[in-house]
Amino acid sequence: LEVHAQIQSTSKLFSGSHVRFLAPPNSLVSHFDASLPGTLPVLNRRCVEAAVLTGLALNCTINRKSLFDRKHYFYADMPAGYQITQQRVPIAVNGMLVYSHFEGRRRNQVVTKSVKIKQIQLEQDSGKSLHDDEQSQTLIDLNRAGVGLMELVMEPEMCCGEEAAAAVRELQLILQALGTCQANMAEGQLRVDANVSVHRPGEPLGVRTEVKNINSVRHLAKAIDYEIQRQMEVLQSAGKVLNETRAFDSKSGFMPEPNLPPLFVYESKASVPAGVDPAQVVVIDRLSAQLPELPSVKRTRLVETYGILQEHSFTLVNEDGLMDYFENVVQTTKAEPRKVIGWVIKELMGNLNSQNLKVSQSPISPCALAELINLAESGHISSSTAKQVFQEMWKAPEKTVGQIVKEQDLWMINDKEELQKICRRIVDSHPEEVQIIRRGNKKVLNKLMGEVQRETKGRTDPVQVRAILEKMVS
Ligand SMILES: Nc1ncnc2c1ncn2[C@@H]1O[C@H](COP(=O)(O)OP(=O)(O)OP(=O)(O)O)[C@@H](O)[C@H]1O
Ligand SMILES: [Mg+2]
Ligand SMILES: [Mg+2]
Repeated sequence: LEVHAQIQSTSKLFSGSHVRFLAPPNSLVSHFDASLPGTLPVLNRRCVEAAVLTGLALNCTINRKSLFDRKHYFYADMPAGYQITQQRVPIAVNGMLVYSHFEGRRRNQVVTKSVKIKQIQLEQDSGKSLHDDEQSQTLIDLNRAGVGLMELVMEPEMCCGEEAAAAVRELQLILQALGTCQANMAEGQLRVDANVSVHRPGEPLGVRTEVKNINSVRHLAKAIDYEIQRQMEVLQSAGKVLNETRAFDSKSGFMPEPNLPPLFVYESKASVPAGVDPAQVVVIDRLSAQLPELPSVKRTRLVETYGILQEHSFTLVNEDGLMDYFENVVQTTKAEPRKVIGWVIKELMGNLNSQNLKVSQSPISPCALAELINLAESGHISSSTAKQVFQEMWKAPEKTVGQIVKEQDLWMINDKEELQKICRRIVDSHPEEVQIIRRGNKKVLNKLMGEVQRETKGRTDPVQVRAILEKMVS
């Protein structure tokens, strides 16, 4: 994969123009972005820092000295006729992305893999061509021209669409955790090109084709699998796969960028040369200290701290805000984290998904859920009642748990005498069943228990009820 990640920065890579999604066309264009003669690039330190942070998080070697090149091609959305990029010596090299996907019949077996990252290079984004079919003309919006990109180039090591999708999903989470890219594929902040080839075991890689402009992780997986299938069919019918990257030979289209000096980054404050202000340069030490908790570390911590299943740790980290929600409930309730996770994954996510809501839009707050779980844990309401109350809370978030339980008379019947009375009534009205049980068929006891549950609307503790019934029929 080649991944173009738009750097989250308020200004562009080589100019002071602002970066904003959905601004009016050509409202964020400096003279440099439009390539007016005599304008020069000035490197944005924030973009360099973003690339270094990303490189560190992906276990790359950060090159202390990197260089910029011009890649020449001619297209209306690239007014200079070349893109400034890093071809020969990029800012970061030799990294690794660790990702996981699910296998098995129930898709709950976590398989962890990794893919090497050949390099991360800084480069400029191009403008956008907008085709106006009505007037049959093409209009150019240069707002995006010059926005900083990190191009991540992976080694050809993945072998199916699902792996590629999982790797990109993990990369998205990492970039978002770092704050170096918002990584929304639908908005074009993360653009993935897939290079696909097929070969027989033991033989060298086949000729690759490049699938560009894929705008979602799901489409990526589909496009790759489709292309694998297509190439196999071509080869099996004795055809040849053509290299279909139609851009002209990129290798010959480069020259060093004469207007930018080599880019230096420094190991620590002490290694910054005399006369250079450390605040004005990129210092790796300082950035390492800023690295946030990465998704894989978060997942391990969740599994170790709370004893939850690994697959659940993935859900908690994948859904924006869900981990905080879960930890919040755990801290407010007396219940075991393993109990809480069930509520969060099944009830909360189930309801959110069916209504297409985000975690932040949940009508039930972590506090309210904790209260509900506490009532169930302390035996004030039964667990089946608790699920019912959850749905009521969802519909009427203005009511407290206590109000709902009271209004609908859902408190657990814990009074021994009352329970005895109810059981007695059921036993007396089911003489045939009692006979069968007495003859040794204990299974029929479940029917009586069901009757008690029905009569009390699930407000009894099955263990207690069973004990009472067993005594009565014995
Ligand atoms: N035979 C192959 N089969 C599949 N993938 C390949 C093969 N050879 C190279 N690749 C992958 O293709 C990608 C090539 O990207 P790279 O940026 O190096 O060059 P490019 O595609 O020629 O240039 P551009 O950046 O202009 O698209 C890398 O991710 C590399 O791992
Ligand atoms: Mg490339
Ligand atoms: Mg390419």
